[in-house]
Amino acid sequence: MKNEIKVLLLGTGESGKTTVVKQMQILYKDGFNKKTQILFRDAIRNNLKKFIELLLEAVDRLELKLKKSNKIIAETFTQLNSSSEQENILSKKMVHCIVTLWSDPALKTAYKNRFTFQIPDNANVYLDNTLEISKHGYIPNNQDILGCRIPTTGINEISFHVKNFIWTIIDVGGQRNERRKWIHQFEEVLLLIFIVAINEYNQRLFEDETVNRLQESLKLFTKMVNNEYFRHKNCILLFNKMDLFEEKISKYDLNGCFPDYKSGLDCDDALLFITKKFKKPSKNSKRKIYLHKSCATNTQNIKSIFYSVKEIVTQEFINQLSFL
Ligand SMILES: Nc1nc2c(ncn2[C@@H]2O[C@H](COP(=O)(O)OP(=O)(O)OP(=O)(O)O)[C@@H](O)[C@H]2O)c(=O)[nH]1
Ligand SMILES: [Mg+2]
Repeated sequence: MKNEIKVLLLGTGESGKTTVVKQMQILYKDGFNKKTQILFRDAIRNNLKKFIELLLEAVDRLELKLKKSNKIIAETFTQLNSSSEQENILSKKMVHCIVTLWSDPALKTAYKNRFTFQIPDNANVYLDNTLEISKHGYIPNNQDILGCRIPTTGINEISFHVKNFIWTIIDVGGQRNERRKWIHQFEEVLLLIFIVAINEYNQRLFEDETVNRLQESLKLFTKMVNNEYFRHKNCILLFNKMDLFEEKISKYDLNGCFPDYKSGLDCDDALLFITKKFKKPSKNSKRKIYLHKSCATNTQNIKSIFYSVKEIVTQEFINQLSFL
């Protein structure tokens, strides 16, 4: 008997799939080795420059005004950023530019309006810690790594033992051009976990800025949940980025994404509405869709969700065997 349980993570780009896999690495393997830490350290440092570049572009687009004294700093930043400054190393001059620009009210206003352009939601956490990150001996901790985004291309797998089972979790790239690779993974999957970043209801797709992110996610879920490979299988639906959703929902109306939503800035009503939208597309009324709300960057939260997923899946595995 082969005791392998295959789980496939699906969802649009930036929904949190790889973050869940990183949590598995922390919870069920031995965390991140030195090589991985260095890879993320470099990504985090490069991201700092990228974030300032994106914010300066947004300042221009939104017609915001930098402080007079910071105009020259912005020019220096742009020069350094486009020059042959060694990648992955932040020079003193560069750090000064990043820290000064990030404290400029125009960049802060641009960041508040980040739903109008493409920048990760947690860019502020890294920008606030520029001095620490630029230090010679800086090694990112688990939380730094969980928060750092590197879009997935291709397919990644992680396998680990829990009791008598080998779990293999398959992580795919969620952006549109990655999705044609998904089909090769569908066979032998016992469980589909579909991840939705529900805070993205007022954001546009990275790949196509005319498309609302949550609408895209709902469309993709509808397609996957009725796919011939999965339509008879139970499925876990993760409403992820709950922390960001709770923060946002009191300020931005869900009505902008779903015009038939009329309950205003209420977290519970909005959540219930989104839940109904996602429960509706499944054409098989017998199969179960288990819904969990998650914050994938929170290790304890993912640990407890995985605990209940384990119960469901192990039972399904046993049921399947009894049919053999
Ligand atoms: N605040 C917060 N950030 C999250 C949460 N889940 C994921 N993130 C962040 O969201 C970003 C995107 O997460 P990823 O795990 O890379 O998303 P993905 O689904 O693998 O994206 P692709 O590889 O492009 O398909 C990362 O910076 C994560 O740290 C969450 O629940 N809360
Ligand atoms: Mg990924």
